[in-house]
Amino acid sequence: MSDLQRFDWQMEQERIDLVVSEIKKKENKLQKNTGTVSSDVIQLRKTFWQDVTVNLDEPDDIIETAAGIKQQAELLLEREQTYGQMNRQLKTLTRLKYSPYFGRIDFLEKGEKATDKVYLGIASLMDEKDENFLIYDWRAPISSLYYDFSTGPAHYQTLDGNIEGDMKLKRQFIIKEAEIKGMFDTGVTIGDEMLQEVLGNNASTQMKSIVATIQREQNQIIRNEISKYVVVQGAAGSGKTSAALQRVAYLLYRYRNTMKSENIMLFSPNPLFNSYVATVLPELGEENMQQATFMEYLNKRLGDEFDVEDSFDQLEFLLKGKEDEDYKIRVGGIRFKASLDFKHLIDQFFKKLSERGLVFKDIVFRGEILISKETIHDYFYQLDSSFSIPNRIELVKEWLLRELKKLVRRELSKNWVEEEIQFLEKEDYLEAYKQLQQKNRFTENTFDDFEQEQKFLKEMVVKEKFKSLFAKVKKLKFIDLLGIYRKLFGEKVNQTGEFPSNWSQICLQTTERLNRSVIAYEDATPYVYLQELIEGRKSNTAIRHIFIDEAQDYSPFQFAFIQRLFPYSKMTLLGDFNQAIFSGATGSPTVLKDFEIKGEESATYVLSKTYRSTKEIVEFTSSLLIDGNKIEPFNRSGAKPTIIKTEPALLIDLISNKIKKLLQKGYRTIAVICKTAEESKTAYAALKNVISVHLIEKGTLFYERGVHVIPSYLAKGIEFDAVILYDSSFYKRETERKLFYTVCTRAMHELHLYTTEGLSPLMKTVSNDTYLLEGQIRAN
Ligand SMILES: Nc1ncnc2c1ncn2[C@@H]1O[C@H](COP(=O)(O)OP(=O)(O)OP(=O)(O)O)[C@@H](O)[C@H]1O
Repeated sequence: MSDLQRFDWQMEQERIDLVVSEIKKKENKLQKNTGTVSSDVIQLRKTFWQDVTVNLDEPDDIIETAAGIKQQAELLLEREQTYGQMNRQLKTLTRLKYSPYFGRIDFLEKGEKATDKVYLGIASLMDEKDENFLIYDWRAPISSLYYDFSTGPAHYQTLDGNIEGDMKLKRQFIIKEAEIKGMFDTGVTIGDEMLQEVLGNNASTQMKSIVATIQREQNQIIRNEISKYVVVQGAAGSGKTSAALQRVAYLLYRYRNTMKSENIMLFSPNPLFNSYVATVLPELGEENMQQATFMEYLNKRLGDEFDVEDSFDQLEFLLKGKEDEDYKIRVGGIRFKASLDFKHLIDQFFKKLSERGLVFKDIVFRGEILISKETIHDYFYQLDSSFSIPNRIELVKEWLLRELKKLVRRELSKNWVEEEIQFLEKEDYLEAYKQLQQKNRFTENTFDDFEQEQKFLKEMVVKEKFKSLFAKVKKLKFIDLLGIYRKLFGEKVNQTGEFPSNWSQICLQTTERLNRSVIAYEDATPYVYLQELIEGRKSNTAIRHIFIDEAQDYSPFQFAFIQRLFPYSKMTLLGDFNQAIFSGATGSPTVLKDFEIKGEESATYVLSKTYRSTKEIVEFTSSLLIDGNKIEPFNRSGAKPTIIKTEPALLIDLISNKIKKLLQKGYRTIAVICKTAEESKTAYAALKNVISVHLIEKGTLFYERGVHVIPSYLAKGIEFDAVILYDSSFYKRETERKLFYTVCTRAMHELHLYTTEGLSPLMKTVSNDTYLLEGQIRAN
């Protein structure tokens, strides 16, 4: 280090000390205020009912009481929210105290004489007098200079326009416990040294924020404010998920007065992924957005009447199934049902339902048909056909509820009611007595009293029995949706549009499944879509921004459905066509490749630089792809991937020995990736006798550090220090290439492929100098 550098270092450390002392002051002040607000909350909760006057005598009193309660509840809510906000601020200050900032830029604005020194951190901090920024939030307009430019001419956008100037210095810091551990003056990209440091660390079971090292091309995605659709095609490990999460933080900052975390939703690939990304936003001082898998969303609408297959079950079938005639028909069906042609078919079918074709269910009570499906059908079709189907359904619902009320009265005189009364509990009688007393329906006449009581009990019994019927009608369960959906595959289709050549076989296979009340994954979205058309559910207007991660796994049909559900949302779609494991297995269209977002403002970004894996691993994995040479590795070196040929009998021993060595090297997350769930169970059962391992299944919500056995498709989006492929010879078919690529790209530092049947044929594209072959080991 030169004298000048040493001087600079010292000056910067002094500034940090100053900033930290300011943080401490603010922290103390805030702690005191938090204490006051906290006692306010406790006090308000304690005295809630003392502070409102409850008077229910007259209607006016009731209104006044309700207003009083509302006012009191609002006061409490406001205090609770302030408390929550202060707590978040305290946490942010604690983080700033540890590492106040990560970057500095010196910027001379055109026409100005003094150069501004801008220090960037995860949040802004003002000086004592609240006059100058000691730290700028990384999301502030001026901070974009840091991500977008090297020293020299630079500019940034503000609400008032473009600000031009000259960037005199760009400096990066690694600060831990308020001490500078590293300091670099950098060039165009955000310094290699800093990235080397970050990427060389061990993988974590939770994703980290990348604000200190966001790259220019990632920054474009994060700060895009104008496009309705932002589409990102990015190589494995190129930072798509990272960019998505920092973008959420950016939007929450940029629109802090109008957008809250509950207005943003992320569709994620599996429940495990939810917990993997859960810490990033809190680390940045923001609350997490809403998160769901698409399947969870569909399941809410499908209810529990059916046996619904999820995407993982479907993939298990595709990976394990023998490629016989049935398999081919199913694959054809999956492909067609993913397309917009199938959506078009449903739209045409739906139009015709306006005139005829809706199917209803009988309303049955105690084995007797109260209102037949034919009656409901006739009622529906005699309604004015200029009304939309959902509006007519609403009218049918109201009519049915009226009819049911009449039937309740009719039922009162039936014998079964008398019989049921005999079996009532003592409590029920008591309840009836109390209620009659309240209603003043008892007289002096004991005979009449008995009559009244009997009448009341009968009403009680019948209403109780009818309760579920009323509820079902309100939920529109009188529509036979399965029957209607099945018609799509039963009638001779004479619609326009492209149909697969084996459509009639697809129809037979689908009908057979529907007859068993099984809804396959490929039918789930079309089914719910048809349901939405018929029932006319309201679209979701609370969500203002949707993020779809692993977008390559969504079909054009699914995406069109999401657009319909969230018509006012902006959307960010992130994916990698090379990791399209679902469509890869069937040749189905995907939203990322086969869907054009038309007529809407959209921006497409391509990320070809990858950060997760070492250069050696990227060289190996990218040659698994037909056009993999566009992937550019970050220059971080490590060992070449190894391929270990062995006999099945030796597999477990070899793998457990390798794991022990990896653990000794200090790796903390190690994955043994298997192709299917079944193979994972077998591997887990054998390995657990030798070493400590965990099995990850589709319902797993969290994972800890350690060794995990995991099926291929659940490892999506996640990364590990070292990856072991349980048996790479199981990846044989061309349709499994993308899956093979996806699992290998999960490794950050080491990748080891075991094989019991020689090299996978998919490795024909891989040059043998990208890996080390570890000898032929024979069983004794
Ligand atoms: N600018 C960056 N600075 C530091 N680390 C980064 C940066 N961009 C990405 N990374 C790191 O690279 C790894 C991969 O990032 P991420 O998971 O976001 O990529 P991805 O494109 O979503 O990957 P995949 O599609 O393979 O799941 C993570 O460890 C992430 O922290």
